Amino acid sequence: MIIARNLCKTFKLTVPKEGRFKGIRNLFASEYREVNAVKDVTLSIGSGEFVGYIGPNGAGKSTTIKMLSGILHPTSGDVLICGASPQQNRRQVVRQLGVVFGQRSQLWWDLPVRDSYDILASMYKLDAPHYKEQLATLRNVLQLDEFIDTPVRKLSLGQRMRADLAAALLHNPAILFLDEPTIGLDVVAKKQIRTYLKHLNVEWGKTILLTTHDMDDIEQLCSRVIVINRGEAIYDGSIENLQERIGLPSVMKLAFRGPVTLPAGRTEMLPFKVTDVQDNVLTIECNRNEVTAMEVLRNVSEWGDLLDVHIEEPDFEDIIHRVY
Ligand SMILES: Nc1ncnc2c1ncn2[C@@H]1O[C@H](COP(=O)(O)OP(=O)(O)OP(=O)(O)O)[C@@H](O)[C@H]1O
Repeated sequence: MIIARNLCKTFKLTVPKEGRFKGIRNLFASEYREVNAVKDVTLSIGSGEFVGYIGPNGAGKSTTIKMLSGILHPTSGDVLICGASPQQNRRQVVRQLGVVFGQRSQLWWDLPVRDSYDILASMYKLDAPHYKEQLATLRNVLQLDEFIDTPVRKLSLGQRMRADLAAALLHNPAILFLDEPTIGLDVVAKKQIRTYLKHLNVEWGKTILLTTHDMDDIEQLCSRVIVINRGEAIYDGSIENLQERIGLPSVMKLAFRGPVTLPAGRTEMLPFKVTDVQDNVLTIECNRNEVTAMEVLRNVSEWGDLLDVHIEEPDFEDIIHRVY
């Protein structure tokens, strides 16, 4: 459904001139610096997938989305959306695509939300009954009624994001590109947006490519994640697989009723690492692919009167920090 082959984007930036008349001399600048924003990205996303596209600031996520949606032309490589190039068959592709940029609204700032939708509907040449039906569904699913007659500039960020999502869905596209749709939202609004996105994917079968810096978005929504760093796709697969490949240790805290006596000179032989002993609490690190919790408990129960066990698994955010 979404195919990108050897996608590259290089931006050419003029190197600013210093000294007298630099403003005028910059107009005729002949020195350039190149920024390789996206380097040889190849990906293929099937119908109904919900894919997270993540990476640190400046990694090339937005640039990729802009090329996939036809806003930018790749320097080299090509894109196919439902079999058509967004650069060459823009009209055809736009019908299949809904795009939301969390940092910028596609709605008219001073107009009531409903008026923006009317304009978009006429831009997409939607016929009246279809538009009416789709808007009624979106009003219901995204709970638009509380602000549909309010000018966009007066909406809260959470309401604005819902309004933008509805705008992207008016023409009922099969694919959604969402660039940071939860940016700046509080926990309640984030949860709400995630619920809507899940609904759009599971109930409506939308294919979704999501960029975000919020790893909870990814963990809760995406079955697959693509990691991009310095313009290059460095991982494409499931979250679980990524977790296994990075192999961050789990931390176990074991509380004893009295003092803990470590076996003298034998701790190096153990299948886990003792990192701390304090106030009858022993902290160990272990790789859960290599040793089970039961094996750990069997070993440490010989070292004192074991009272309680607490296991901290590495969270997705830790894993992603390690990847970056
Ligand atoms: N129009 C442009 N002109 C010049 N350089 C650009 C342009 N757009 C992006 N870049 C550069 O390309 C690189 C990738 O930027 P991009 O916006 O795609 O990153 P991103 O992964 O979306 O980052 P963020 O998470 O901060 O939004 C950056 O170095 C950025 O400065």
